[in-house]
Parts: sequence; C-alpha cells; structure tokens
Amino acid sequence: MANTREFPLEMTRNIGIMAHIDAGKTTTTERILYYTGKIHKIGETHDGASQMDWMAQEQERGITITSAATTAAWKDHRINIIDTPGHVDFTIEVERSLRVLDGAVAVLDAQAGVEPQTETVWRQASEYNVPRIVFANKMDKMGANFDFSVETIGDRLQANALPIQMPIGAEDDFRGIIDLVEMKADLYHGDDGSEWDTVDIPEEFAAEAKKRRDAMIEKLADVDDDIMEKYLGGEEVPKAEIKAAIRKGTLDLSLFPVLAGSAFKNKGVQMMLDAVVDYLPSPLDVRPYNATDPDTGENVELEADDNKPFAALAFKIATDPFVGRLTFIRVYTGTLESGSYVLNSTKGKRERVGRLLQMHSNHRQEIPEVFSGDIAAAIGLKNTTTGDSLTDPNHPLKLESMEFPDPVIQVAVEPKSKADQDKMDVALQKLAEEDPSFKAETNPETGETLIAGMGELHLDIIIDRMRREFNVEATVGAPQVAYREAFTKQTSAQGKFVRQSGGKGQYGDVWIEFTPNEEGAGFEFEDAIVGGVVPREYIPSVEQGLRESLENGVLAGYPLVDLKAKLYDGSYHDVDSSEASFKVAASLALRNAAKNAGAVILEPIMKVDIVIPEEYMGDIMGQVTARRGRIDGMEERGNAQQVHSYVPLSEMFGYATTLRSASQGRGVFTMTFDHYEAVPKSVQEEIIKKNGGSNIKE
Ligand SMILES: Nc1nc2c(ncn2[C@@H]2O[C@H](COP(=O)(O)OP(=O)(O)OP(=O)(O)O)[C@@H](O)[C@H]2O)c(=O)[nH]1
Repeated sequence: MANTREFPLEMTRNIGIMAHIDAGKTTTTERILYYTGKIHKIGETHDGASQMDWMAQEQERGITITSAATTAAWKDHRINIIDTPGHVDFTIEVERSLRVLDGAVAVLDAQAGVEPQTETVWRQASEYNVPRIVFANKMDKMGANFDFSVETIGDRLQANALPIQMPIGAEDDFRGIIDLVEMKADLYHGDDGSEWDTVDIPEEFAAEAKKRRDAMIEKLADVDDDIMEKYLGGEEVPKAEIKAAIRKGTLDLSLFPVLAGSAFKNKGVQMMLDAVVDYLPSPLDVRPYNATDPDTGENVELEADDNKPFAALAFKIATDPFVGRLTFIRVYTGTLESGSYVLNSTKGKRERVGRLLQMHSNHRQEIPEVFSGDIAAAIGLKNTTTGDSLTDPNHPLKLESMEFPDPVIQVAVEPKSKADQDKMDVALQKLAEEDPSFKAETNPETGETLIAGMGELHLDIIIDRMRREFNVEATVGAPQVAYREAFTKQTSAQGKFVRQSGGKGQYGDVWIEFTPNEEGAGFEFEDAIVGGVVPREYIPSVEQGLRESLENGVLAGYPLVDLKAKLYDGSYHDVDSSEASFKVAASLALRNAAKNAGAVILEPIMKVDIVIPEEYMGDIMGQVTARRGRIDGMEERGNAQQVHSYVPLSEMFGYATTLRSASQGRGVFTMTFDHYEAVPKSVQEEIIKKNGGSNIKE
C-alpha cells in the first residue's frame, strides 16, 4: 500500500437510492450531488440537463436505466451512490446494485406512500439484508401526507417504520422539518428551500413534537434495553444514546427511520444526508461477504481490511464514449494500485488494471489506488464481465456471484446488409457484456438472430442502443414469448444410427432413460454404462448430442429444459462407430422418447399488480380473466384498489394501452416474471401449428 486512503473505512458509505418509478430518485440523487458540492447546476430530470442520466435514452425518456456509481463527500464522509432504476424491466440492475451496496435510501412519493415497485425493491433489499432509511419525498405535492406514508410502510411492507422527523405543513404549505432527535426545526424561507434557519421548535408545534419524540423513544425502547430502563424510569434519554439506538436498530433491520422532504424544492435533503452518515452502515458494519477458495472449496469470509489480499467483484461493465470499457468494481478487502495485475478467478485469467477512476457525476478522477470497502471503475480489463471475481493472483478466491434471471421475451432482428450483420455481431457482444440479463442467439438453420430480455422496454432500449451507438440498420420483429419445452413423464428409448455404404460406415446405438428434473434444475446427464457396451470414449459425445438437441426442443423448437438423462445400455461396432455416430444416436433417442414423455410447452407467467380507482374494478377483473389470468387478491389503496394477479406473458402484450383506455389513464400496473407453467392443450396446439408442426414423429 503506497498511498493513504482519503476517507477512513468507518467514514465510508456505499448506498443505493431505490424507489417506485417517478418517486423522485433522480431528483433526490441530483440534489445530493449538488449539496455535496459535486455539481454546480441543478438539472431538471426531464429537460435533458440531468447529470446522472447521461445516456441519450435516459434523457429522452426521463428514466434512469443504468446504475451509475457516483462519489460524493458529506461531513468528512465519503458517500458512494449507486443509482438504481425504478422500472421492473431492469430489476437486474437493482439486484446488481444490492449486491455491492451496504445501505439504501428508499424514496417514497409522500402522496402515494409505498407503491408496487417499492414493494418489489424493498423485498429484494430484504433478501440481501440491506439496512434502509426512508425518504418521504414530494411533501410539497397535492395530497402529500407524511403519516399516511409511514402507515403504508407498516401495512404494505410489514416493516417497523420509525419516524425521526415531523414535517411542518404539507403540500403548498410545506415549510419546515422538525428533527425529533435534536428537537430543533429547520424553517425554510420560501417555496424554494435553498435558504433556511435552524431554530428552536416553534411554540405551536412543541406539544405535537414532544408527543412524537416520545413515540419514537418508546419504539427504540423495544429494541434497546438501556433506553427501555430510562424510558420506564421517566429519565431523559441523552441524544447520543438515541442516535446510537437508531443506528443499531437500522443496522440490524429491526427498524427503518423515516424522514420527510421535497427534493424538488430543496427541502430535507441535507438532513437526509446526515441520516445516511448517522444511521446507514459503513463497510465495517455489514456482514462479511462470502467467497470460496477454489483449491480447497472452503468458505472464506471477506471483511473490509486494507491489509488483507485484494478481492473485488466486477458488478458492472459500461462502454464510456471517452475512455472505452469501464469495469465497475466493489473492493471487499485489500487494496489495488493502478498498473498492477489481478486474477480474474471466475475466468482463470490474469488481467492488468491500466487505470483506476473515481466516478463523479460529471467527471472522472484518476486515482492511484483503490482501498477496501470502496467502489471505483477500472480501465484495461479485457476479459472481465459482470459478476466476475477479481483477486490477488497469489490468493485466488471466488466471490459469491450474481444470479441473472432467464429472459422471458424475445424479438427477431434482421440486419439490412452484410455490413450491418457484422456491426450487429460486435454490438450484441458488447451490449451482452454490459448487461448479462439479455441474450442474443443466431439460429444456425435459419440464420435468424433472436434477442431475448426481461421485458418490452428492456428490448427496446437494447435495439435503440444498437442503432445509435453502433449504427446498425435492422428490421425488428414483434415481441414474442420465450417459451420452453419440458417432459412430464419418465420414459426410456433407444436411438440407433447405422449407415453401411461400403468403406467405413456409421454405427451408434444407445438406450437412455429420461426423467423430468425439478424446475430450474437444468439438464443432468448420468453415465450408467457397465461392461463397456458403449465404449468410454463415445460417452461425452452422447451427452453432447443430447445437449445440442435440447436447444431445439421436440414440439415447436423451443429449448427443452429441466431433464435428467441416464445412459444405461447400447452397442457399438469395432470399425464403424465414431463420436459423430453416437451424437446422432443420442439425438434420435431423445426424439423417440418424446412420443411417450408427455412433452409440454411452458410459458412465462407474470405477477401483475394493477392499481385502479374503485369504479373500474369490474372491467379490470374481466380483462385479467379474459387474458387467462388468475386473480390472487385485492387490497385497498386509499381511494383505489390494487389487484394482484398472475397472467401469462403472451397475453400481456399491449396491455398498457388497453388499461389506459379502460381506466381513462388512471390505472397503472407493474409486471415481473414469476414462474414458468405448462400452457393449456389448445394453446399448445396453436403454438405448434404456428411453428410449422410438431417435430415428434409417430
Ligand atoms: N412536487 C414534486 N415533484 C418532484 C419531487 N421530486 C421529484 N419530482 C418530480 O417527479 C418526477 C419524477 O422525478 P424523477 O427524479 O425523475 O424520478 P425517478 O424516481 O428518478 O424516476 P425514474 O428514473 O423514471 O424511476 C419529475 O417530474 C420530478 O420533477 C418533489 O419533491 N416534489
């Protein structure tokens, strides 16, 4: 370690800002950057001047797509902010951020409280044990209600909300915030909150503030014995103890501090930053990150420590217009100097880190070294993709990687010319490195390229980037569902391939038992040959032949998934047998087995949550049922109703338009992939017909 760290570990925060679409994440993040002195002009998110949303599509659509990591400083602390997108199609981005951040600010729209997408990201954050504070934003908006927002945290998230502030006024009259820990008030001078005074609590709010502070202390008493004692004894609890108890409760996820503000009107952002510093964890406060020693298979717990060997996770690849390929890394332990070598232990390759950059919202700063607990971008890593482990070459470790959900929707793209085809190949490869949640595949028979992703918007963005950044001209088909195929019955079959045409012929003969595997378990191959009836050197070809045939299913050409295959018998010919003939034999066995295997087509079923005013309930329920959907429950949402349902993805294309016209624009819905399920017989027949008939030969 040749350099010294600028910020001690305990003064480092890696946080994400998460929210429902339009709750104000981008605005809040921008205000944070403004107040931490990193940007000098406040850019409205929708006029194209936004500092965080620098990709062209983000500016045009006014949404945040990528999770840019940005560094800021507040009260001698370093705060690394990982911006997470709000749209469900990009949950992969949310997941990837959750993996590398230590704490989060959940931004709510104080008029709507907890919204469906807040629930989704909240649940994800809970899975990763991420401590959170809640910022009830938009307190200036019509209908804003702090207490209602707090209630929704309990009702909809079943989380223990701890209001540590009391807003003064709401809507147009939102003019101040009382800090219930300090028992002081910030009073804003005008509608724009850039100027304010911190004063004693005005007389008319004193009683209410006292009541709320008592309620806060009572809640803290539940999680802290010392406070409980003082509280029961009627003693005053010192501020430092209150803060310590809030911090402890936040870190162990037993409570979630709630703050009020209006990012847009510059109110409450600084106090929220104080809360980030006071209550969210430093890298020293989080549970150790899991890794495995590739040699011994032993589990190793990584704790932030500059003196240990280097270990980091590459969590994002971005193509930057100025410096090229950036690899964002989260350092878990150790330090790394620019110009040194690391081992990509996922790929087993040594890589040289050319330069290291600290990313600010609008500029990059070259740094000589990155320390444990920090986030930075590396230049020069050629073979590293998202989710890879980077470690000290002398201390290889594999860090717990990220799980990427399988894409459920796809489109066909056809390049206009040969030159476009070449450009498209490059584009798709680059884009796939950045975003592991989409896949591109070219069918070797038809030459058609399919791009598969998490949703329509996700695919739109990919195609848009292909056109703009890589100048690919292509025609794009309508979105299609990524169906799968599966066997439902156990069956055995022979596959025999014999050609005798003078000279050397072909001979392969196998008997294979096929058993449906658990959902998501994939393909498993077992070699149960005894006595060499199939010579050992041909067994890998049998497995290979099966794997290749699985790619293009048996019913309608969709991938056949979740299957066990046991090779248990067969025969060979001394002269004619070859790897190729056993490969063919294996694929014949699969085709033959398909007749009796109860083959089905599986379709993605989406979890669809619709929020609509009461009067449209009947219509909406009818729409869900007509789409082969299943209603799973309903909940009141103020004046509206929320309908929970499960609907096949194939029935959801264009639903946004249908819902809009059926509810006069007042309904909203969110949709996330839930599971795969067999399609009804009649639908199966239709799909098979559309794809040119079944491949199963009677
Ligand atoms: N009234 C009011 N409007 C706000 C406030 N904060 C943000 N907005 C507005 O709400 C809209 C959405 O804000 P964004 O910051 O883009 O929201 P976001 O959550 O980043 O949105 P996505 O990136 O699309 O998920 C914009 O029109 C903002 O101007 C606020 O405190 N009060």
